[in-house]
Amino acid sequence: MSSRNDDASAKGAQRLRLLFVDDEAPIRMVMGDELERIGHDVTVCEGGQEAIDVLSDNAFDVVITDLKMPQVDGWAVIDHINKSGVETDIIISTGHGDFDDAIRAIRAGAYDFLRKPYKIVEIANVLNRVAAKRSLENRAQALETELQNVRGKTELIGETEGMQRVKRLVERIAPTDSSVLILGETGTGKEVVARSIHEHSSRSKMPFVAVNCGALPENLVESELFGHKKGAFTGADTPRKGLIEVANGGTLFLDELGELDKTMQVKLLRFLESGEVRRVGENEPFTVDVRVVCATNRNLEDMVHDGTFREDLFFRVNTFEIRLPALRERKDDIPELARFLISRCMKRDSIPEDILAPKTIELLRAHDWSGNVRELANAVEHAVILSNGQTIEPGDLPGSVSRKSSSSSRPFHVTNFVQPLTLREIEMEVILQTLDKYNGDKPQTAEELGIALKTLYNKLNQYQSNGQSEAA
Ligand SMILES: Nc1ncnc2c1ncn2[C@@H]1O[C@H](COP(=O)(O)OP(=O)(O)OP(=O)(O)O)[C@@H](O)[C@H]1O
Repeated sequence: MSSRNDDASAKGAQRLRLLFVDDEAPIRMVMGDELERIGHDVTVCEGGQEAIDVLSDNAFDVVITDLKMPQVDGWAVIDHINKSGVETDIIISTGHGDFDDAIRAIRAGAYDFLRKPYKIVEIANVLNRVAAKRSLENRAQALETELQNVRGKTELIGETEGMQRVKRLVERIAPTDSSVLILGETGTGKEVVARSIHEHSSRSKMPFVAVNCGALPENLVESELFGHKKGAFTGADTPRKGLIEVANGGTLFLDELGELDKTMQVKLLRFLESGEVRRVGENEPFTVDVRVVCATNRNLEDMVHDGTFREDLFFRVNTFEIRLPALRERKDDIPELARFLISRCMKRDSIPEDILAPKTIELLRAHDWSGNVRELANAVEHAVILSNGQTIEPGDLPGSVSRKSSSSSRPFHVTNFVQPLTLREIEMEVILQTLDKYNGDKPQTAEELGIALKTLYNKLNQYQSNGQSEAA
């Protein structure tokens, strides 16, 4: 084995750690030099056994191996890499006419193959593709980590009987590939449950894609979900993958399913039954492997009776049904939930025992929480900012919580609040109080407020994500 390093030719992220394996000395010599010249770190081995030994102690981005070698051949190297589970891409080199071997190697997990005699430009092209793929994988991992930091770990908090039942169901349903329908009022944690199902399933390393059907612009729903080809409609300047395709291998969470119109219901049903996706403007469908979890706060059975929701789709999406209790039905969970939300907001693993004053807990328990856990999360975020990380006193809570009487019975007054509110907080107060008045019914709330239902969904989503990033 010989190892070569040439820092002068380093190309940053494009530089790969390569293991080159070939039993022919002239090829080893030329390729060792050439691969190094194009900017990679190269280690050269003359046979399969030597390569396996080197791989046991060193990490490589790519192994380029000849297949036919005396004693231990390239197949044994591929086998070793697959079994050891290292993240090394394999490129094999084959002789002329060994096309079947190339196919077999690709099936065994090789990234690509090169046919001897190959030109350095061919190998450079393959390596550039590997480098681009690796950099994308790194970016995806970095984004995932960043997202986890912003969103926090998915934890389903609650020990009351209702929540224990939900957790048991999640554990039982998660490993299956069945569709799940999650029901519950707004803010009860339907998305948290969907994420837990995904994280407890064998798809957990693949994407979890959440789509709020209520917030999608009507004319773009199909292209958002199924993608489109370039030029499919005005504004489609580039081809685009749909969210179903993005979720391939993972889980698609369709929130507010009841908001899909009848045309989209048909298209969704077709996809659920065939597993096939056809981008807008394209003729040929293709197959994807996606588990679908849906949620709604509407009564889909009533909608089926009214004729606004397809019965066949209803049966297709609710193989399993999980009903989430409203927060007011599980008030014993409030102290623990509040503590969890405070630590999430303060980005701390542990928080002082007395972070909530006894009077504050009393007020939290007394409130009606029409916006459920989302409303609680926002209330504690508000309180954490005002209390400056010290014990949260009743005066730190938003006025709608610290005032004892039911907010739905009184009109909204800015002067009811202990602290001055921002315009966004005032808007949210009005929305929450109106939701309260209509027991969480969003269509009625939107009507009373004189805004489109989609605008209401968008404002609630914005409220949640702003709250979290502000707190961060
Ligand atoms: N059991 C729970 N444990 C921890 N956090 C929770 C729980 N339930 C809800 N949350 C938090 O409450 C907020 C709202 O939850 P989520 O978005 O899942 O509600 P939802 O039912 O999907 O709402 P909507 O119907 O409006 O889409 C999020 O910040 C979430 O992290």
